[in-house]
Amino acid sequence: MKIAFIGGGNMGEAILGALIQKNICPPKDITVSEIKAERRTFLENTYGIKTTPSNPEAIKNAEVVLLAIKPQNLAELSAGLKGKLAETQLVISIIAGATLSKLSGGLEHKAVVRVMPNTPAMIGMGMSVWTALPAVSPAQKEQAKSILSAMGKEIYTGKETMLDAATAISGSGPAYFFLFMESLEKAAQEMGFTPEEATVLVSQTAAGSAVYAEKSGLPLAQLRKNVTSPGGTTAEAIKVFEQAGLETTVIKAAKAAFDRSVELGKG
Ligand SMILES: NC(=O)C1=CN([C@@H]2O[C@H](COP(=O)(O)OP(=O)(O)OC[C@H]3O[C@@H](n4cnc5c(N)ncnc54)[C@H](O)[C@@H]3O)[C@@H](O)[C@H]2O)C=CC1
Ligand SMILES: O=C(O)[C@@H]1CCC=N1
Repeated sequence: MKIAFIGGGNMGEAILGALIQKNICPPKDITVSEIKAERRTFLENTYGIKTTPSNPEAIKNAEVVLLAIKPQNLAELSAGLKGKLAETQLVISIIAGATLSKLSGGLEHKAVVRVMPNTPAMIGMGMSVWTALPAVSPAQKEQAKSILSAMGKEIYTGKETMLDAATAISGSGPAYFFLFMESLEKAAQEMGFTPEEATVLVSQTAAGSAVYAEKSGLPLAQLRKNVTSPGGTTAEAIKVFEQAGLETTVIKAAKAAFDRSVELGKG
């Protein structure tokens, strides 16, 4: 599969790294268009791929064109690529808030897939939710699925509004967990652990809890109850979280992210 990346930043690098590592695509079939010269040099030296500063150059001969630039650069990118894509080329966009209609209209192209990935894709533990325009063929959907599977798990949805929901849960979600972990690290340090020790304690507890939750197959509430001895320490902490309205706050925060995603989609 010949693939062109437009934008070789954090996410672009995570995806191309996963494609190479999982043998979905050899480095020789990957071209990255990137405006920053130092990023081009870095990507060439690290992954052995081709790079170019020109978007029209990058998409030549590509079966898949993956858009991994920031939302504010989309108008400029669309203007440069408008009408230049062949009907058979599949466009996959990971740009937050860029709707199928905005992408399709801006590029004058019908075969478009829209994805909301997340940053754990950097280590093959990503979560992607995606949707496609009707012009995307079953074979192209398989291509999209194989690219996204290289980064972790993927879920297809026929409803584009679910992309806003996915943005609020899995797209932004890693930041919520990091925020919670930062707070727990601060608590650990206040209790006398060194910063290094606090990081190990919190990271191992977070990773262990996530993997245990998945592997045990038990409901989260049951797993929580198993830790919470009656009259014990956990119960005291959970009482404080409940009094502070943790659940309401988390739902409110996710809804704020959802609303912002909808708003970005209209802009
Ligand atoms: N970071 C995250 O958690 C997530 C990000 N996204 C989306 O992924 C996209 C990329 O995000 P990052 O990789 O974090 O951004 P980034 O800023 O690291 O990478 C974007 C790259 O595109 C390059 N670029 C800008 N304009 C260009 C153009 N016209 N032609 C070629 N290259 C150009 C920039 O020099 C930069 O290296 C964004 O649209 C974001 O909404 C989606 C899900 C999660
Ligand atoms: O914060 C953002 O807008 C992007 C979308 C999901 C994660 N980062």
